[in-house]
Amino acid sequence: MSDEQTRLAELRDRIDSLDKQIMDLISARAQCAQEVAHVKMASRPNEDVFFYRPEREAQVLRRIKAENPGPLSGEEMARLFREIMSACLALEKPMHIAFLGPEGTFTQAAALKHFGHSVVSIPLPAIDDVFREVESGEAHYGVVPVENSTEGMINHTLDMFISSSLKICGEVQLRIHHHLLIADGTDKKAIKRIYSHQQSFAQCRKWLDTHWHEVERVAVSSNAEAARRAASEPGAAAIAGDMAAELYDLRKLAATIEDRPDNTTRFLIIGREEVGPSGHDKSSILVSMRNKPGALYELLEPFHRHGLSLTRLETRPSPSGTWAYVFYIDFEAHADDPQVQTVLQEVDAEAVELKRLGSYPIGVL
Ligand SMILES: O=C(O)C(=O)C[C@]1(C(=O)O)C=C[C@@H](O)C=C1
Repeated sequence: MSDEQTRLAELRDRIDSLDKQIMDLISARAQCAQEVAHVKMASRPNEDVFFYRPEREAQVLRRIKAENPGPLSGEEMARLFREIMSACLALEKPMHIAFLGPEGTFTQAAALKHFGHSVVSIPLPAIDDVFREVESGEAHYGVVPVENSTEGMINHTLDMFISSSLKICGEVQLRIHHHLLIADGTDKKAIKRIYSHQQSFAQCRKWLDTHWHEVERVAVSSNAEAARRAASEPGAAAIAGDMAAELYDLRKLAATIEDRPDNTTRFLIIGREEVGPSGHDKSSILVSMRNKPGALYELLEPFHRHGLSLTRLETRPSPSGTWAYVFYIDFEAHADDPQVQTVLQEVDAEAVELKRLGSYPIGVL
């Protein structure tokens, strides 16, 4: 054996022995999670048991990132633990996660980033369907897009909260990279039509105007649907992401074509229960105020006075005559925080209606 071969054999022996230790430790961790499930069930025999604990998961992932010794990055290490926890949770109870489908959408990528891969994922055709599936108990949680850094709010999601009883249990952000995709047999010069979701067209507008201004753009219901068409229709291309490209076996004619390199979409996790404090949380509320001078000032002033940081303020038209304006507000704090309770009491006193949409951990991954 050469020196190199001897050294490689030694290192590989060490890796084998470390793998065995990692496997034993992961198994011990999984047994602990099973015991946690028994404790949860014993303490709530006749009630809904909430196996998934978003606040605990956020704490675990934050600790992993903070204590990670390297050389792997904190993000990479947290991703590995994300999958370990996902598998442990599936032992306790397999989670059914509804998302805005079909298979291959960015929402599915966001769902897997947030929950890990050990979940049963349920693709649904519309945002309303995701809400309904969770409300009816068919799915434990749902994932819907709420905001894109280039294109702004997804108003349909915001409006759903006006009538829904669901709570926001979490958030996850995803960097969105779009590609121009074609089937293997498609010739670049033969492209007559580009399919995509209208949001994706908007996120790649400048690039398309520069490179493909003469080609017809056809908006369809999702990027995954665009990819499906590009895979089967001669002369068609699609703008979609990696998951859709893989699913439909398409090749990238041009990669990362979004106009803004920081193009990011924020998704919400919706569920039926409230989430406890994780130590680094956000809360969302919907407020309707009377249409009078100074209404917005009155609404925001208590947040300022109590030092609560607002991260979002959106105005939506009222669905009925009784609500003149509906404000959707995100702020950094948990509803259990006594200061938040004071602020919300003050807001409630001035508002026509105040709806608490939930407190949840600020996205970790
Ligand atoms: O701590 C719990 O409540 C657990 O169920 C354990 C565990 C984990 O694997 O760490 C698993 C699922 C929960 O979502 C949170 C954490």
